[in-house]
Amino acid sequence: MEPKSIPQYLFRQLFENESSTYTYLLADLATKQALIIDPVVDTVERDAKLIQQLGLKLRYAVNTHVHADHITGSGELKKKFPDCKSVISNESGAKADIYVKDGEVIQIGETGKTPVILECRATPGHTNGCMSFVSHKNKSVFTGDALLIRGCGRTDFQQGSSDKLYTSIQTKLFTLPDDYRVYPAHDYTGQLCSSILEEKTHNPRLTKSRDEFIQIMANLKLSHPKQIDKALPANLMCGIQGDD
Ligand SMILES: N[C@@H](CCC(=O)N[C@@H](CSS)C(=O)NCC(=O)O)C(=O)O
Ligand SMILES: [Fe+2]
Repeated sequence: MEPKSIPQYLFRQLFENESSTYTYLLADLATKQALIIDPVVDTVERDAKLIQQLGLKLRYAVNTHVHADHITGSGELKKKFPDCKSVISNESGAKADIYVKDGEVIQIGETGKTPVILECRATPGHTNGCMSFVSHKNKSVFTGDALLIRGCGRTDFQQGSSDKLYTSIQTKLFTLPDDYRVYPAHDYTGQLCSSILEEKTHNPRLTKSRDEFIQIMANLKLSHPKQIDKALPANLMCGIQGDD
């Protein structure tokens, strides 16, 4: 009989309805160390309860960028889990405990015992400080608002640049292996994940030339996110608002 394999890794995709945001909880089950990507303040109670029920030790609250459409849950999670450090790109302009640069790694679990490792890949364009996080072991990439399923992040505010975004996606994401799963920060159509091959083949914006992409992005005509006026200042302070 085959020996039973003990699960080493926990992965949960969580959803926040108001801003259609995905939050991701990852944990190394040997040490119970966990990290959360793009938590939302409105769903902190739910996420904290799950982390506590599973007996996880939250080490990092990671933001892919300064979000414009919701307030990050990082600040509230830090209050509930005092060992938790907030993490964001050094280019973001936001306050955090740890700043990461392109090429650095975030690790939970013990070195030498198959820890969970995220490689940081700078993917500017939606904002200057957008960072994607690659888990090579799990063949996954968390793309924030750089690459969405059959779409991409808008580039009309927060120092957005369609030219930079095109370069980021082509050179930092589409160079990953075809079978890597793509987990974005949002989806507005009910889809959960994609793959690098699917997006290289079917993304209606990224299958175009750079010039065509720039034209498409200049003509999206999207209204501003409903929560932008409160989200931006709060997120620059790690989600902690004025009176906290
Ligand atoms: N209606 C939503 C905001 C929708 C939106 O602008 N989404 C952003 C990502 S959040 S900064 C985006 O980049 N969308 C790209 C697209 O093509 O839809 C709200 O009011 O919150
Ligand atoms: Fe965004």
